[in-house]
Amino acid sequence: MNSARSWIVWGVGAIAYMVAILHRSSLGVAGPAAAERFEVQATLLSTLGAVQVGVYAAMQIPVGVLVDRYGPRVLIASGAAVMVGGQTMVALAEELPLAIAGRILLGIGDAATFISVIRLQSGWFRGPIVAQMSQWTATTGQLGQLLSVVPFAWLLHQVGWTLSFGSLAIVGAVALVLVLLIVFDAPKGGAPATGSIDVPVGWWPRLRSAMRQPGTRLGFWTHFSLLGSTNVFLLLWGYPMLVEGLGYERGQAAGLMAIVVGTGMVVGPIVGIATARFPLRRSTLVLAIVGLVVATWTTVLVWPGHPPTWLVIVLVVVLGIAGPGSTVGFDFARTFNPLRVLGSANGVVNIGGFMASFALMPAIGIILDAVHAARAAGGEAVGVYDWEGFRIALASQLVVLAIGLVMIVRTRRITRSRMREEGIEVGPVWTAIARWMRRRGR
Ligand SMILES: NCCCC[C@H](N)C(=O)NCC(=O)O
Repeated sequence: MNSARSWIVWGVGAIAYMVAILHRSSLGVAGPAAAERFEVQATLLSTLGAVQVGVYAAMQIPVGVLVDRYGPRVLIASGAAVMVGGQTMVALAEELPLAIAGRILLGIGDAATFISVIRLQSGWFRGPIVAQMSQWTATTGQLGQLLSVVPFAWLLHQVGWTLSFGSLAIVGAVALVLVLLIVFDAPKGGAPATGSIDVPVGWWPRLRSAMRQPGTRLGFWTHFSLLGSTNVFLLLWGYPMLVEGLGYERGQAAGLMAIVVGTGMVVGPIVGIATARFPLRRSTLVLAIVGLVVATWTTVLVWPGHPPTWLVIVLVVVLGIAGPGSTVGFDFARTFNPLRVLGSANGVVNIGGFMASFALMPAIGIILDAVHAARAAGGEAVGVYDWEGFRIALASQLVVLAIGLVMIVRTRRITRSRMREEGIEVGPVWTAIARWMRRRGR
């Protein structure tokens, strides 16, 4: 446990996740190229992004249950193999249906990766470091996002669709080989935390036990509230919003998207340390970040005319902070569930953000097309990706954020009352701050 080998095994798992994110986010910078290649409008283009995210969300329960049954190695390797197939199909697709089929496979493979790597951590690490590992995994994975925003976007521009997406398939195959060679569920002689240990307990009781736990539901709503906006921005609508809605150069837009990722990579470890140090204040941190996202999007959307660049930078920084905020959801799952149902609990949490993204991605496309059609009918000569269209379409995120906020407050109340029954009283945050200051003053 916590040995050099633990770090190597985890590192390869994290690389597999990084490559999964590279596959996932490649479409985000290829939006205009996809629209041109498949000759589709905003609504259909959003289908291409949403399909993968929807499949990802739908696969979380089965994958969570399978991780508890077969362990992370099998799931990470199978996921990587399925993604190689999916990306090859996308690379070769001349028509939308084949590209959609490829994105479905990418969604299935991707779905198996993150929660398996999170589960892998508990096989190789013990002690306080475990509380921070999910943030380290998420942070490493974000490199995949950076790779898609900078080198992949460049490659796509240079060599075109087939060769650039084909290269991603080759990168995926390399990751698969690494996983097969290096990733194992736990050190020899370590506790068999998956598989045979709970054969007598079926998948349904395991899943039900995870879902009944209010801490799992708090994790779900945390993930739901904080991942949706960041995913929608990074995976599909951020690039067209910046380039076509606000008139930034492609390179500038890539830079702004890289700020989202870079911020997440800096803030992730800080959030990890904070949640490990103050576990009883995790939900307060989550609520503060949700408030920040709501306030920032509202300001951007009501700003008269185009929002100024400083405000766009604030937006991308806040979206970067929201990513690590969503990862706190897995820490709720970890601390409120026994190890034998952790895969299922993580699966439940991970549905949240992807369900929100799945709802928002097509909703934004549909609203953009509807606004454009209405304005064209009124005689205005504007493009689909005009800022005024985006202003209305992106406001749909506020509905999702409002639902998330209400549900976090509700599930936190239930979780805390359950903790009170177990003798753990969580007082208001200001009393804790006052106590902490008194102690420091002494
Ligand atoms: N772009 C922000 C990503 C943050 C990681 C996130 N908390 C998460 O849930 N990741 C799951 C995944 O599969 O990426």
